[in-house]
Amino acid sequence: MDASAFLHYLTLPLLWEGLKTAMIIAVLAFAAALPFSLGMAMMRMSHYRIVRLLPIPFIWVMRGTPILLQLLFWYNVLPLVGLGLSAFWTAVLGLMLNEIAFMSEIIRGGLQSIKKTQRDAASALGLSSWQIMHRVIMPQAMRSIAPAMANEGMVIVKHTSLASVITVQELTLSSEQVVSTNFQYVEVFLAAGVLYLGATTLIALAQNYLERHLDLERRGHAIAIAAQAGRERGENPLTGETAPAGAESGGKTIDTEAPALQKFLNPGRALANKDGRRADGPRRPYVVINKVAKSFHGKRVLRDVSFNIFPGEVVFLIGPSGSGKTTLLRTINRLETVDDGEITVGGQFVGYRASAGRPVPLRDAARSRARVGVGMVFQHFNLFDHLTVLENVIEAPVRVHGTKRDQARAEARELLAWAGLAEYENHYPHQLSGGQQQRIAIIRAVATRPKLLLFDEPTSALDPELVNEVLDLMRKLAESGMTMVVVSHEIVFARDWADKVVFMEDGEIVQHGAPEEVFNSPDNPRTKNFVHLIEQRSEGRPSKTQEV
Ligand SMILES: Nc1ncnc2c1ncn2[C@@H]1O[C@H](COP(=O)(O)OP(=O)(O)OP(=O)(O)O)[C@@H](O)[C@H]1O
Repeated sequence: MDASAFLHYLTLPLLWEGLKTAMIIAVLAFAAALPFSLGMAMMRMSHYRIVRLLPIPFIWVMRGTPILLQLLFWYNVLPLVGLGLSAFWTAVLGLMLNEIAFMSEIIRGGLQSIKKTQRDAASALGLSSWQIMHRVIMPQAMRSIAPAMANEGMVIVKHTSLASVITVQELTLSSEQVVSTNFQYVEVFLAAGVLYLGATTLIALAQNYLERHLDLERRGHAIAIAAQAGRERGENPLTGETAPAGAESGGKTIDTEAPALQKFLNPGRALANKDGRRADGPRRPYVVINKVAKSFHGKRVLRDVSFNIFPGEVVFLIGPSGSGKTTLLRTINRLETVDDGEITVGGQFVGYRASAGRPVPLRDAARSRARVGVGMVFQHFNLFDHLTVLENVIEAPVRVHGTKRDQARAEARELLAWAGLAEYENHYPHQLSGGQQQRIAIIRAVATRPKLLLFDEPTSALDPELVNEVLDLMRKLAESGMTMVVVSHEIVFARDWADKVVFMEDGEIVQHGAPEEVFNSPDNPRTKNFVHLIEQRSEGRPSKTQEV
């Protein structure tokens, strides 16, 4: 090989012009394909079957036929239907259509890889469908979408070489023209190859940067190092601030009963006073569950369930696995719809509108959920993995309730300090223990100032030694007067703090009443057996007389 000829062709303006054309085609085709790919991915995930099926023939044909053939097809057919595009624009169109088919499937796969529980948590916080997509699902899906999309970027650059068959003056055609005059195949094609390699290497570097940016492990590691340095200096190294007054390190719970906390923690008490719970006169229920029925795929899961919850009450739902406790809880904030019956919270439907007094489901229940003030805590915490603790806590106050970011951050810090979690505000969920994650999930729900808090087995995913720190926080909420519905078998906690225990079996309420009634003298043999079982399992849990 002639090295000086190679260097000559490597700097030949004709080849660089060809590369420039190739890159412009690639960038235009990629950028134009992106929004269509996103739209097609959404269609493929639609609730409506017809919408889901509609893009399939297009994807099938585009993925199943050679791109060369497609370019020739568009180049020859478009003029026949009156769309006489230039060769350049035909190449952009052809590559774009081909990429939409591949990229839409990549995006769909990425979006579907995000667990439904993330959507549930966001929805329970009151985020709208659009906010859930762009604040929760998309940023997390990007971690798997970004590398595959970078690959597609490289593929599209290489595919521009096929545009030479429709006479686009890009790099491959330019090299062929040079070769046809001097026959220096090796030097010319090697120079063209190096130019292509340079372009795709730039994309690989961009991919590398993006992946590093999206790598939570790496970000978490940086935070851990900074936090350690800060601890040594006795300050919060990321914000540069000293720890909030009264906050202790080591994650211990702090009893800072600052007046500012009362706005979060005594809604039940306020409701109770308003509704006369502690005053003389009749009590008015805050949550009314009336003849609720629910089936999944023809199987009855809830049958004619009715009971009331009064302001400031703590209600425990217990019962064997599959008895419908979680489903009932999820119908209260309309994460599940009911088939029959109705539920009101504070006299309002949640996720339904009243039509002639009857509830009609709203398409987007989020606003209604936020307006009525129903918060929820999940078994598996469901913190947003891509957000720090502080970002998790302020997400709903800022996005749903319109709180100014600075105010939301200040309030979140107060709550975190109250729960003894101040030093973790910049950590990511994966850097925390299960108990810490669950306490943050509780704080995240409390930050929206809920009037009713739902807990779905909040301690059952935790190691035994982490259960108490979560129960301790729940105890404080119960003491503050928060109205709470708790699905849990923490029987010691229930004995001490529940106002009412509801025992469910096979979708029905078998027995309900004060904890001592249900636990001490269960009149139903099934309740008796069940209580006996969970009592055995709960041995060793502390009671309220024991400090946690
Ligand atoms: N989305 C769903 N689709 C189909 N079936 C469901 C769905 N959700 C719950 N079920 C079924 O409904 C029944 C009640 O489930 P649910 O989770 O409410 O019970 P549970 O009492 O909370 O049980 P566990 O204590 O095991 O969580 C179960 O048979 C379950 O398989």
